[in-house]
Amino acid sequence: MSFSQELRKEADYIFEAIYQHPFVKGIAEGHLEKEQLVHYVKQDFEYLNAMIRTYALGIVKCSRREDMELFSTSIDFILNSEIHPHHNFCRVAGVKYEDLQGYALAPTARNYTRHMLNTAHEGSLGEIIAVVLPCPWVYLDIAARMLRECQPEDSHPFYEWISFYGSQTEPRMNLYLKKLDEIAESASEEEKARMKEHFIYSCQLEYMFFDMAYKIEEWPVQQALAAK
Ligand SMILES: Cc1ncc(CN)c(N)n1
Repeated sequence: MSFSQELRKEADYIFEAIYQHPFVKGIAEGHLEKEQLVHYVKQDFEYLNAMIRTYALGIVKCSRREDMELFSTSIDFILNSEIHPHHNFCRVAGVKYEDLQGYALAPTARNYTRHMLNTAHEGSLGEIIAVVLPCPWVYLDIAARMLRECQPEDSHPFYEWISFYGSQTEPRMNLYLKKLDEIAESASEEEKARMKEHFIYSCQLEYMFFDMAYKIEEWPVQQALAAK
């Protein structure tokens, strides 16, 4: 079994829990509250900004052009394609996308973005690939499963979200998997353990991110409004 297959197998219980999460079920069934969608998009917009920075730090650690290109196409994908699923959520919520940008991170989103950025600053190329992989892998996996199991019609409120992620072709992800396996072949046991740990944390944080949106998570202590 390849290193990437090993990681995926170890994280299978988290992938399954994510698919069963009520926010994800809400996407599949077409029922989510406006506030949940708004919170998700506000947080995800900032999360994807951090993702772009993480990919950029990945480029810094590459020595080969084709590896640089891989990170660069991921940045391009976020900037130019991944706005579509956000627009889908905004349309259903009846809000303007521009009004959901520039918000402070909620605890879970902050935790996830710091996890990625810390790894990108301190880790090796293999560790960076391991920390970013759950981001495309989880969405591709759950959306492809929704397409198979729910077969949504184009009248489904989240048809665009499901078909966007569910029909992503896998070549880019396969290139990341191939690169990770190549790195793992000559990596020390310690480095492989770090790669595994980053991957599992990111999978857990993918679950927590949906949970954050579902529960509209905020910082527990808020400043009291000044009395008039
Ligand atoms: C938190 C999160 N994880 C993954 C994805 C899909 N790239 C996303 N948009 N947001």
